[in-house]
Amino acid sequence: MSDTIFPVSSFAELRGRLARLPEASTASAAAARRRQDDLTKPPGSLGRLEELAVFMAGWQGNARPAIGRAQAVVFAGNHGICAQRVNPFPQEVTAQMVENFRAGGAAINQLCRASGAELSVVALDLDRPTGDFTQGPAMTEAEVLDAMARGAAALDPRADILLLGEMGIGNSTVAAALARASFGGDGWDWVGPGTGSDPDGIARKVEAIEAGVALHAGVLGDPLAVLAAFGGREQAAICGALLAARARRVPVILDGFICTASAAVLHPLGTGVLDHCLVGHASAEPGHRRLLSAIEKRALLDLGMRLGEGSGAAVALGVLRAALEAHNGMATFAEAGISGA
Ligand SMILES: O=C(O)c1ccc[n+]([C@@H]2O[C@H](COP(=O)([O-])O)[C@@H](O)[C@H]2O)c1
Ligand SMILES: Cc1cc2nc[nH]c2cc1C
Repeated sequence: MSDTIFPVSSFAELRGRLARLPEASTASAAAARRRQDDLTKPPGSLGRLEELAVFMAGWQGNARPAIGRAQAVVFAGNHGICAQRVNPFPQEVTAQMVENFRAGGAAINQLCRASGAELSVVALDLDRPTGDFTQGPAMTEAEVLDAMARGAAALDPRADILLLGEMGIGNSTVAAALARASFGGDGWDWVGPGTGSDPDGIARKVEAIEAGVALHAGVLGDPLAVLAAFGGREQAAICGALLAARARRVPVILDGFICTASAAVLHPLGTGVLDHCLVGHASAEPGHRRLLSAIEKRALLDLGMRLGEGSGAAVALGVLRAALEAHNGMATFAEAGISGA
């Protein structure tokens, strides 16, 4: 079992490392489950908060899990697919928003402060957009591995939980293409307004996705090659970061449609590679629900948000903290002298 996954020099080497990933402790999860059943409440009455405490216990290998340090990372990238006019906002907004994150003026800055997460921002070669996937592969194997390694390097080794987010004008089309290539259906199943595309803009997204799928038909079924064909650097970095977290048994909170689609590329590898990941919220981007069912995950929150940046993950962190406060702070029936059923 490897403690570190990156750097790797080829997809073949990465595939080998992904075949053996650390698992949650079933003993700690079982001990946390027993504690939940002893706490002064009808069994099961805290619903998913109970499941969250048990999940955290398993990954932390501790029946009394805690979140000391929460890290949020926003990865930013630019995309050649913008040449197909799939984005209402101009591409320079990606770099401008990175400046806004650094200055503390974005939604994610406020939501991280509210939930007690430390924010890092990683801008990935914004002046060098990836290739237009209707014309050729978006990235080479080396570019994917480089972005993954930069994602992995962003993980703070002291973090008890990692929240992932992204910023990249045009990446709602990239995410829809990744979902289409990974889980089938047609382009219409996965597209939506993103930052506000009108019906013509949405139709251009579908056209671009179907052209890409026709061009890259040979890679469907090969998750890492799908990431190279359609993905962006921030999508690859999200994969790298969540794998680095897995190597350290650090649980992850994914954000909305784009972040989930980035991670979901790895799901068909079939090795439980996303078992340590929660999904913070169900985005209003329509493809998110289909995507969640494809990867067999249920989002924690459903607030009609469709921002990205890790915003839904940051709000969900508050729910996770509440779950652990209840788990660790409540009295048992015996401690409180309360009669059982
Ligand atoms: O992740 C989501 O649920 C989500 C839904 C809609 C929009 N976004 C954000 O909007 C940007 C992509 O939208 P677009 O229209 O430029 O493709 C990108 O910066 C994402 O963070 C994100
Ligand atoms: C202003 C703006 C902020 C964003 N945050 C994430 N994606 C975004 C897209 C735009 C356009």
